[in-house]
Amino acid sequence: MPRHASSYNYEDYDDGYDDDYGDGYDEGPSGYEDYDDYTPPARTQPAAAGRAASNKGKQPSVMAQFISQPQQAKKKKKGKSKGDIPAQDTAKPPARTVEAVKLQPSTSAGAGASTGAGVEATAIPPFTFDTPSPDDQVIAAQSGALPRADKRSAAAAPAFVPIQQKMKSLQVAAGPKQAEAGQSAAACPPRKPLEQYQADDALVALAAGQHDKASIHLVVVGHVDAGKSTLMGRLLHALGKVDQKAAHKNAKEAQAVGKPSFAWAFALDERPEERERGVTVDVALAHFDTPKYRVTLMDAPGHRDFVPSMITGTSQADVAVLVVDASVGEFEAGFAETQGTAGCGQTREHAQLVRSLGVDQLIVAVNKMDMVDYSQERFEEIRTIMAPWLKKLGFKEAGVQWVPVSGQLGENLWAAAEAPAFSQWAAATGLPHLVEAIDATHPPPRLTGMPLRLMATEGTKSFTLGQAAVGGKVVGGVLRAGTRVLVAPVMELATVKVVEMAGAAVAAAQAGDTVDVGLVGVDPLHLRAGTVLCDPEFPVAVASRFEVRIMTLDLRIPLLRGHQVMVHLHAESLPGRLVILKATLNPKTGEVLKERPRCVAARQAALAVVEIERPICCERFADYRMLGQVTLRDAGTTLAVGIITALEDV
Ligand SMILES: Nc1nc2c(ncn2[C@@H]2O[C@H](COP(=O)(O)OP(=O)(O)OP(=O)(O)O)[C@@H](O)[C@H]2O)c(=O)[nH]1
Repeated sequence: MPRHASSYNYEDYDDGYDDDYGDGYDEGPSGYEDYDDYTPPARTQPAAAGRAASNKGKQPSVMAQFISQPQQAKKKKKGKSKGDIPAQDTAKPPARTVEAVKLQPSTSAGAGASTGAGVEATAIPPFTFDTPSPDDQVIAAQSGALPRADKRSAAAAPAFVPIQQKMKSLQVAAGPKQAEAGQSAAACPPRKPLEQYQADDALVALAAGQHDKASIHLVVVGHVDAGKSTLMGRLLHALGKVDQKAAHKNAKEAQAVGKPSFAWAFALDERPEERERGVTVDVALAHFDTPKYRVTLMDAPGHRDFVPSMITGTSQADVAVLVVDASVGEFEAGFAETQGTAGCGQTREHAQLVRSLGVDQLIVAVNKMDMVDYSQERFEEIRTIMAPWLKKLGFKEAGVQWVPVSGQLGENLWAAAEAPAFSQWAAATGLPHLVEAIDATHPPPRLTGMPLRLMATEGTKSFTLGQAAVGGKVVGGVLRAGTRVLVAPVMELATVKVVEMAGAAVAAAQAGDTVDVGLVGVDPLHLRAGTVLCDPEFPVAVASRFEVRIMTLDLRIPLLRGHQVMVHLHAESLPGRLVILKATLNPKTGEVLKERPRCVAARQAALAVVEIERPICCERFADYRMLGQVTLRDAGTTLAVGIITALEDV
């Protein structure tokens, strides 16, 4: 339901939290009311959210997370084939208009060794990274980046200039030509209250008319080697998004690096280091159609070192597919509360993060059913273990679907299971196949009636987009060629030259769409992951201090005032610290338990003020969900998740 700020009723917002965040995390049967019983993830190892860029026709950029690239499928396939080497395949449902988009990340990742269970192998060798990861480097740099919270260093802390002050002194160009020429004409307007915004109904209708189907954003998460990329690579091929030639090329390359079982995964894992190691390093993006939806797929990395990338992908998602490995020992490893000194399995951590980032629709894909002879008992065992635990995390029973599959063999993905041992019971239980499960989800309300917010995940360029362009998700409002936008946080005015979806120009785009936007009048160097394009009269907030309502996870040591953390907020990750602990709260009611506490313990709710090293684009969660979710991490461990409740220097 598109909402205007003035009519926005946050308590009605079905983000899965039964009530306003201010009243605590869930109070219904699906909420966090059992939070005390919940055993959240323990510490994980230092993280690396490395990204490297390589993409045809697009410019790699250091901060970019995603680079989308259209790839036209050549022809429809006939006949269904299963196995390691892709053969003639019939998509069921039938192949549709095809444009697969591959997304490649843009800064290079930490080194690591390959791992993975092949089709034949059941044991997954431990993953070892033997060089410092990018996160390690960030963490190392972070120690010197911000002063400690004692009085001496606080006095020495660099003063942040409020962005409003900067904006007042900013002169921005009145038009693209003037801007190109570096001439400035008008002062940046003040931030008007969102309630005053009047949507352009004609433009909203035009943007809505661009779609023959509703769009949905799907993130695929789960423990390392659970089979996420294989599952999605197999599905994309079946749906005609990966053509036969590309599939054969992937099979050959997988053979060449000694990992034939990764042939399907190579459809999404395109970077050389991902292929060498058999491990997804960053989020891969693709598009496909189901009978009901136009799906934007984000394949997230499973390895604990890449959780920040997973967070970036999940922060844009409407629905999550949690892939668990049914193999004996592997499910247990992914679901483990502790894995030696390495923290919990990523089945746990990912499910917790998905829920905490506001995604309340989950498809649990119990994968590698072929490894357990398609045993119904094994499937039910996993469901029995996980269902109550997911409920404690806050997933409502109706919001969780269960799908037994074999990604490698294409069983129960786009058509009912065919293997005799599988089809016997799968049909009787009435469980959906994966595509049916996707179609049974519901797109969340889109903020088309709100002022424009386009959350960029990359700065890019191409022949059609021009030199200055961004790729990202529209999280509020509508835009089209000719729309004047303010580029934040640099606060430069620009004009939209072209809007593309999946590589094709469109007349307009709306909240919920993933787009590439070519701009005129802005320095391409100012376009990067974390940039937000917004309505010049109703600009996005830009702040370096905000009040957050947090819920801590499983902490080894309590969070203290001054605690240094990595702050993850949409596509931004940067060092910050907890400058004030305002209160600990009752997680169910939001009632203040203690004002100005000295620390916040594990699994506690609290109100805190977070300060980051430079101002970034952000919003209150109540206004724009995707620009108001915060994850606090330290040394590769997620410490707390939260939402922005107030912006201090706006
Ligand atoms: N037998 C069998 N093997 C599978 C299946 N799905 C995936 N695999 C194998 O599991 C291994 C890991 O697969 P990936 O798709 O790379 O796993 P992933 O979850 O994407 O891995 P990360 O993204 O690195 O966490 C590969 O050897 C796959 O062939 C399946 O359904 N059956």
